[in-house]
Amino acid sequence: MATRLRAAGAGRSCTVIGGSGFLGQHMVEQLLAKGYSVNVFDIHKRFESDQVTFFLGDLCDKEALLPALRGVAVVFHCASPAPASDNRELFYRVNFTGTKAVIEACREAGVQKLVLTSSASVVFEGTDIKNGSEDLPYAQKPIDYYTETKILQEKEVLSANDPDNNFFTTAIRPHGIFGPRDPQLVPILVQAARSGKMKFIIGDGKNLVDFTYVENVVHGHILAAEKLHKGSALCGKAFHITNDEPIPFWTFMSRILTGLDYDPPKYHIPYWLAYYLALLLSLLLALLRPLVTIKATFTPMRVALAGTFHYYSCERAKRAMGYSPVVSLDEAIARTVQSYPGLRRARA
Ligand SMILES: NC(=O)C1=CN([C@@H]2O[C@H](COP(=O)(O)OP(=O)(O)OC[C@H]3O[C@@H](n4cnc5c(N)ncnc54)[C@H](O)[C@@H]3O)[C@@H](O)[C@H]2O)C=CC1
Ligand SMILES: CC(C)CCC[C@@H](C)[C@H]1CC[C@H]2C3=C(CC[C@]12C)[C@@]1(C)CCC(=O)[C@@H](C)[C@@H]1CC3
Repeated sequence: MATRLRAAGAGRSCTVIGGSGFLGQHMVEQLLAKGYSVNVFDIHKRFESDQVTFFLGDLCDKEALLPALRGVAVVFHCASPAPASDNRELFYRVNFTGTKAVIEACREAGVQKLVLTSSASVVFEGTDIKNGSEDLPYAQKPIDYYTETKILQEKEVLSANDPDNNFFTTAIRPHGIFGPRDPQLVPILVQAARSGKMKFIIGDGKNLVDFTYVENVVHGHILAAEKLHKGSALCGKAFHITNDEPIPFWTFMSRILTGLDYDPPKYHIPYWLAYYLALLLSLLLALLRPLVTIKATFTPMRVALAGTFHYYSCERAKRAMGYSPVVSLDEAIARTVQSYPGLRRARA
């Protein structure tokens, strides 16, 4: 590994924590393409590559992290339990306690830069956000455990910024990441369509939302790593990274569905009715949990995301790091639909 690190040059050596995941794999691919030497630290190994050094372990274990961080200049921390896990203890352990271990391990290993994948949802409380800036306060009442712990995680990382000791941190807040190999947006949407649950548009269908193509998210992270240094505007700050093309939620869903030969939803259900039905269902499933575990398609969080405006300004990222999306929304949707032949509706 030391040879590879030297070959890439000290400044272009990195470790991607969560590198086996959807965003992580795209991050690894683009970092390699840019000449970085790349380590991956993850609790799972989900791909093979002779260009990457894998370290398998739990990020909550600082001692397990250290070998993967020694000698690298940049750490990208994009690990998290899946939002659908809905496991408060797991979210707290990995996203809060685990992130403190990541920070300690970075400091001990002499890592200079830590780029966290946070989430635009850290300011979302289920009510409309239109062109929200990073100055919005953290959600006082996060809608779910995932968001609750993403807030704690981001606060820990940004407050760890310590330029006097050459340790610089920043957080990237994407929203609605989609693209090839996404495990949670397109597959869940298609599953809902296949089970006949995608006949209704929640609300009037005019609510604008940010969906961000995965390659744009990676681009934002790498830009952040390259612009993060002593005295830069990124130190200790969070940045929205989006496609900069907010789109009606149900227009996006319909374009993915029709792109895969499924019928788009066409009837409307009032937002408040859908939300309270989802809330009632979530309470019922919580009562049944000791007996049976049932995953709801329409959770309160998903209904809130489907029925409200929530799009964010990425002006701060444009100014501080010269960010602009590298793949347009139209091109991104086309590439995504093309990448899922197995999810296409079987023709009769
Ligand atoms: N998917 C989305 O729409 C959005 C995702 N994000 C954030 O982006 C990041 C990546 O998300 P995805 O790629 O969608 O998730 P993912 O579930 O595909 O990948 C997460 C990776 O983290 C790893 N991981 C989880 N717990 C771990 C532990 N204890 N130790 C080591 N590795 C562990 C998993 O094995 C997985 O490979 C997450 O931090 C998520 O909060 C932010 C905004 C939107
Ligand atoms: C109503 C339908 C059943 C919705 C089907 C698609 C949903 C599964 C996705 C639509 C918006 C997505 C989204 C996320 C997860 C998958 C969706 C709900 C996140 C909650 C993932 C983690 C984050 O950090 C948030 C910013 C994402 C918001 C959008």
